[in-house]
Amino acid sequence: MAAGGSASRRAQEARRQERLLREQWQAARAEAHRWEAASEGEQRVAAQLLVLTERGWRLLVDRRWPGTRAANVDMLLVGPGGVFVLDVKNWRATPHIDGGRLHADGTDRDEHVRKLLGMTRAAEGAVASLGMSPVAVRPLMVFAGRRMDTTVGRVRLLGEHEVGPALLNEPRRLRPEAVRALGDLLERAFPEYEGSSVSDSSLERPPAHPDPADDGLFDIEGLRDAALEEALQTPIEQWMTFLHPDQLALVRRNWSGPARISGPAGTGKTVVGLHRAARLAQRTSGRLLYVTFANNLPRVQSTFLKTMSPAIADRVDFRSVHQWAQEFLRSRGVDVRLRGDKAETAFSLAWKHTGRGGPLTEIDPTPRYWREEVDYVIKGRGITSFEEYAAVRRVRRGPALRRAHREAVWRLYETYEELRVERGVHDFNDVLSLALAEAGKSEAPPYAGVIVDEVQDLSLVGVRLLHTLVGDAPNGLLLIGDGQQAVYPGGFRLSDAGIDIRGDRGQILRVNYRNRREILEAALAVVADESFEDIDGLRTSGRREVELTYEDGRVLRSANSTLPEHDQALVEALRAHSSDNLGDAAVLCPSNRAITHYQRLLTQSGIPVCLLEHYDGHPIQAVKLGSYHRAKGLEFKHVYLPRHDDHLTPSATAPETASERRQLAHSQLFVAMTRARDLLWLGSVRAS
Ligand SMILES: Nc1ncnc2c1ncn2[C@@H]1O[C@H](COP(=O)(O)OP(=O)(O)OP(=O)(O)O)[C@@H](O)[C@H]1O
Repeated sequence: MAAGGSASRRAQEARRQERLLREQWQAARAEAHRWEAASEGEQRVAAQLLVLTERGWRLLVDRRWPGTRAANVDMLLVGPGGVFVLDVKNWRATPHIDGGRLHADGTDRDEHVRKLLGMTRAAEGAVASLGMSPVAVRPLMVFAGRRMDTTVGRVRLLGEHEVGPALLNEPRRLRPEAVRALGDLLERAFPEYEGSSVSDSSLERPPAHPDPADDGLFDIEGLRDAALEEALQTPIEQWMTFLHPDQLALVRRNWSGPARISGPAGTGKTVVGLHRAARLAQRTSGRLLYVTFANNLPRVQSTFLKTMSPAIADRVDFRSVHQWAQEFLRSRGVDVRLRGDKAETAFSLAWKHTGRGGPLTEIDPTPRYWREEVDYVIKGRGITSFEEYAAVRRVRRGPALRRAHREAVWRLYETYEELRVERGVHDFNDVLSLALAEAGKSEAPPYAGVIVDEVQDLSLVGVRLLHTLVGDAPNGLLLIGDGQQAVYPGGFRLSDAGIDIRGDRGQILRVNYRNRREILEAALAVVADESFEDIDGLRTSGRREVELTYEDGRVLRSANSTLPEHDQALVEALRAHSSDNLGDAAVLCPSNRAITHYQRLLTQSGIPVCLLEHYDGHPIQAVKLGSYHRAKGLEFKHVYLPRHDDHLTPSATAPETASERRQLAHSQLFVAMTRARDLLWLGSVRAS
């Protein structure tokens, strides 16, 4: 689409919006004049909100606060942007925030914030019966005669000029039927206040003859821009607002110590994690840490939280575990020299000196397998003595190792360590071990809570480190994950980390909200024969019981006899997308080499590409491209897996480790397949 065409359409739309808003504003001003008890400033605020009622919002004014004798709630507002509890202030003194508290005229006025939070809690309780997340109810304090936009805790403070545009600018969360249902519910829960000067019937019809002279004080431009943005918003983010009763219960629950949420792919574990983070941030004044293993996921999750709960988003640190550990070590003045390439060279040399040609090659001749043994079994678990290694149960590692083999691994490990230290570099495991040692020495940063997503990908040392930050404090540590989606070798049990998840602190979600039936069936078929051990030590069958939300879906299999034919089929399938929905597609690959290949192919074919490592969760009209590992935790409407079966048959040179490798490759493919919501394209090349 040509840029000029879109600019002129936008200008036309802007003019249309402006005309419409002017009419609506004049009607609203005339209407607000009828609120005799309200001051001029309050009337202006009311008029702004009345404009919203012309745009699908429902306004309830001067309501009784349930559970109190005489207290009232100024306004409740329900619309496409969510549910808001409003307190309108007409203060002579300028409000300001000092030390995290509301002040005006040199006095502490924080009791007004507390009162508004109390009303908000009452509204949260009321809407929970419709499955609405508590974090989707938001408190607003609006100041007549002021210009401001700030926050104090979870309360947003807006001036009278800012309130209309701010609300119109909210991302769409509620469909009209939800607005209606919530409005009706709140109307019943917060009955009309006796003695109110405003009756609801007066809010429904604009007067016949608005006074055109009244629009002088109104920021029509601000509202118009917000209305335009509203029209360009992404589709309704349903999960940011409504939760399944099982999810809602987990968001609201109080746990007396560490807790864990598990469940198959797509069952809303991350959704619960994000809602819980927002809720904890609302209820405490401390910071929260939300950690994953992958580097790109924190960026995406942070974007989601900002959209969902902007007022508290800056109190949640989204980090990958290694990123966090490095920042922490730097803040403590510990020198970290993470050099993956040099560590890799040290390992290659160690293999050359002590591995190659030795007893380990009988089991697997590839150094990669033994690098994984050192990384995931020895260093990942923080093992520092041979006795410990000799006795360790090698979770999810295939062949049993006799003592002679373990001794050979240990020699390899020691040689690697010597060469690494000689070079003065650290590997990824060292970063976590250093951070764990440092966190144990002195007080770690004070977090009110730590949420770990995709916990099955972390090492034992990583989990110990995060546990150290909050210990067994109530609502302190929440581990979210699914052992079936483990994409790295090895593993551990929570008991190895000294974490005890008792009784109701271990919860399972079972309703899949993401994948359409055909897609999930195809994905489950890949892992059906592979039972897996989860971090609680329990073994579960590969074909799990899952309740589905969406039927149908499409799985397209494209079998080709040559690679060029296969690639052509992929390009054609992607070209069938219109430029508007290209951003819904992702091409996922099992290796970096394949990513380079497909990046070149798509670019040469004129298809815009966004690498997953640059994706931050904001909509972008380009096909996402990245590895299966980087796609973890994400989802796309259309997923394309070129040459998806290339890696499923491990090479015949290492039969002893073949089954472990096959299982890992299956888990990785399963993760990639379950990223698809509506369409899954499976490409393969089979020479006939
Ligand atoms: N309450 C809900 N209402 C509507 N959609 C939902 C709800 N909860 C989750 N979803 C949808 O399901 C998708 C999957 O949720 P989420 O990513 O939290 O699952 P998950 O269990 O963490 O998945 P995985 O383990 O596969 O990464 C969400 O992105 C959203 O599209």
